[in-house]
Amino acid sequence: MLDVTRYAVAADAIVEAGRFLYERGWSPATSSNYSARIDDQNIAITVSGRHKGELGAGDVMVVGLNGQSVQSSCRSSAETRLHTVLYELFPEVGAVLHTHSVKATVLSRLVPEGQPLTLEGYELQKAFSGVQTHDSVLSVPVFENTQDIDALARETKAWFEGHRDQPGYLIRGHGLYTWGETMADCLRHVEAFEFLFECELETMRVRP
Ligand SMILES: CSCCC(=O)C(=O)COP(=O)(O)O
Ligand SMILES: [Zn+2]
Repeated sequence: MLDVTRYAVAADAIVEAGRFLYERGWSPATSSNYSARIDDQNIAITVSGRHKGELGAGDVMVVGLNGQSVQSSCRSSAETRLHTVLYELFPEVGAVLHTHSVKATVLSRLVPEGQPLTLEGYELQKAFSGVQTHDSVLSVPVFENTQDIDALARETKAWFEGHRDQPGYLIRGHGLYTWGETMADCLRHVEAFEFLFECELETMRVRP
């Protein structure tokens, strides 16, 4: 039985996250999708195609971890399976955010195929849960973009089964996925990634 209060808390967190991310320009033109865990079987997730700066309760729906809608005739995000694999893999994850910022998009196109984006030596890496020092290496995988979301979901699942301690990934020319135990953790991760992406792009500009 779905707990309505837990759904309402999750939906509120998603609506608030949408305002924050849209205002910063990280979720333009109806792009992006957000989710929050309700319980061990269900998540709240954005309805496909909605404006992320103007979300209301009707723009958030429930899906099971199998990706199937629960009591809604709306279509959940086209990228729902990219969210559910993360909740399946990581029971401690409480929120997943996917954004489409200019910096994530541009940087993802500059990383050579088959290589990760390597972030190291930045004090701000400590904004990621579990990171204690700038003297650490964060290897962010870059997956090739595709319209076959089920295939990408299988690919990301296989990758993160073997690389469990990572806070996010990029999809080339598309955007960022990041997650956290709470929505606040997850939002902090988006901000940290955006700061680090800007640093990387600025470094490439001054030291090509
Ligand atoms: C207009 S952006 C193209 C789709 C996309 O990448 C995205 O993040 C939004 O898809 P959704 O189905 O969740 O609205
Ligand atoms: Zn997207």
